[in-house]
Amino acid sequence: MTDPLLEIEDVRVARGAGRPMLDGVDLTIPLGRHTAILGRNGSGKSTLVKLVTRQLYPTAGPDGAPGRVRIFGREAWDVFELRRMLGVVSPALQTDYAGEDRLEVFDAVVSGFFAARGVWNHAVTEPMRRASREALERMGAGHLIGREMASLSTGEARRVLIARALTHRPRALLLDEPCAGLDPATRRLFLETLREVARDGVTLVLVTHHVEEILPEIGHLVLLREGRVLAEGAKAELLTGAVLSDLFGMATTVERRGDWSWAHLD
Ligand SMILES: Nc1ncnc2c1ncn2[C@@H]1O[C@H](COP(=O)(O)OP(=O)(O)OP(=O)(O)O)[C@@H](O)[C@H]1O
Repeated sequence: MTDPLLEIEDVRVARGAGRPMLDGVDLTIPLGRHTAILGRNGSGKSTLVKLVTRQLYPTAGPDGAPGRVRIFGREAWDVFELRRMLGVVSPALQTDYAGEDRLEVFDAVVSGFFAARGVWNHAVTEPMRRASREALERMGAGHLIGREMASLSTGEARRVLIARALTHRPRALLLDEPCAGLDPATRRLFLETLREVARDGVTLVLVTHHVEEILPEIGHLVLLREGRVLAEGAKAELLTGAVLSDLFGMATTVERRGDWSWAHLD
């Protein structure tokens, strides 16, 4: 049997004296289950992402147990090895690249093979170049080859960074607020591209606070509130006014149009 993409067992992450950023979180995401992690600002979504990217580690609780985080069945990972199996695109990554005025788009994507920011004396092979071109085309960003990263719009840079994460053909892609800063039309086009990635067999884990970004391919939701899992389960059961009112702490109604949903505050 394939190991789950992610297994989090009774995890707590705490800094300082305030409420823990995550508290007693249990969560399993099997490979192949496209999942959205939904929650308000400060609910712990980015903390969860940082646990996966190994930027944060669980903190021991009052009883001394820090909990466990397993990715593809393993607790210990070499970060570079992990990135080949699980592509991650976060706002922090995009901010890093926004200042790169000497880094050309194709080099940025190829450098994903070396977990580097650019290509210097790395041995770039023809298969790497081909994979990078294909990943850029797949994200509708082939026309950006030749441009500097710093010259790209938010939406263009997002596509390039996802292409960079896809060059290794990872089994899963973790996207933290992938639509932040996109206008409504760009967002919809971008989401349609992500739908194709999901249909190609890459497991998507989408972190968001916007119900309308939950792709039709995503059938499973994890709702985070104040550092805890409020609910987890099938999208059809959790995308209701009652559940979302509880999640957002405000009366909310859900509108469905085809396979997409919207949340409106009453
Ligand atoms: N380094 C830190 N020290 C103390 N508290 C922190 C630290 N980083 C985050 N927090 C707190 O942990 C909680 C969860 O933060 P997190 O960034 O994970 O939320 P989020 O759901 O990603 O929010 P947003 O949607 O605004 O990005 C927040 O209350 C935040 O203030």
